[in-house]
Amino acid sequence: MLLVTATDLEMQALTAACVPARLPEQRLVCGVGPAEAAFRLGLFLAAAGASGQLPDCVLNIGIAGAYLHPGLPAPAVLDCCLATSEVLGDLGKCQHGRLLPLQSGCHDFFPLDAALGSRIRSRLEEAGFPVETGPFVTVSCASGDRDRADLLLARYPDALCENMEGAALALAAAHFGLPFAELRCVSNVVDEPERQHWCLQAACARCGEVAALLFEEKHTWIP
Ligand SMILES: O=C(O)c1cccc(C(=O)CC[C@H]2O[C@@H](n3cnc4c(=O)[nH]cnc43)[C@H](O)[C@@H]2O)c1
Repeated sequence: MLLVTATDLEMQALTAACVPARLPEQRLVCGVGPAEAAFRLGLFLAAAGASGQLPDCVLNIGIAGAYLHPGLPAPAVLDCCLATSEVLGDLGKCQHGRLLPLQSGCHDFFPLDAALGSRIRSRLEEAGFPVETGPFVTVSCASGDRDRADLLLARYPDALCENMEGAALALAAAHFGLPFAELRCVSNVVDEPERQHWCLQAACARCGEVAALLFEEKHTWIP
């Protein structure tokens, strides 16, 4: 298994919370945003494949922003969410206050590996750790106000949370035929514009708790 985070902060939280020998040996900090994430994971997997060390799957753990659905329950800050699918959410055209797909089409939607996802979910639930499951959206431009969040929600009404790397990592993993799973702990509500109001440290620490549960014993849940 290859463990991927976007930032050093997230990776440090995972390594601090886990017994080092139990963490996957292959680890990558892919950088923030879809371009860096796809490029760095692609490069890593190409090099790993060339040296006969292609991992059997890729797991991304990190922080995310929760979408608020008017009148419906939504993930709260520090909740843990597991992706069922990923989409490059702002790839398309923005016109007349709507986010529209390109007429020519593009590879923007990625159903994630259901078997790997369900093993992760079972492992966490068996440890008494609640997980919310649903579609995630990856953006190049983080939603900083209600209008931007509404634009994305109008196109992805079932979306649980927003991040900046997941779909790009799913794309790169799919290119190498690898199952991909993504777990994110909520650091903020998406329309909170001020990053100083995000629960960054606490959400990273929650990512560490999740990783400690996943990598607690011999990884029997890993394919
Ligand atoms: O410097 C800023 O003003 C700033 C504003 C918004 C986001 C950032 C980041 O550096 C995001 C980094 C990281 O966090 C993930 N994340 C967490 N919450 C959200 C969100 O609400 N929307 C999008 N991404 C989010 C993301 O995956 C990045 O890796 C800086």
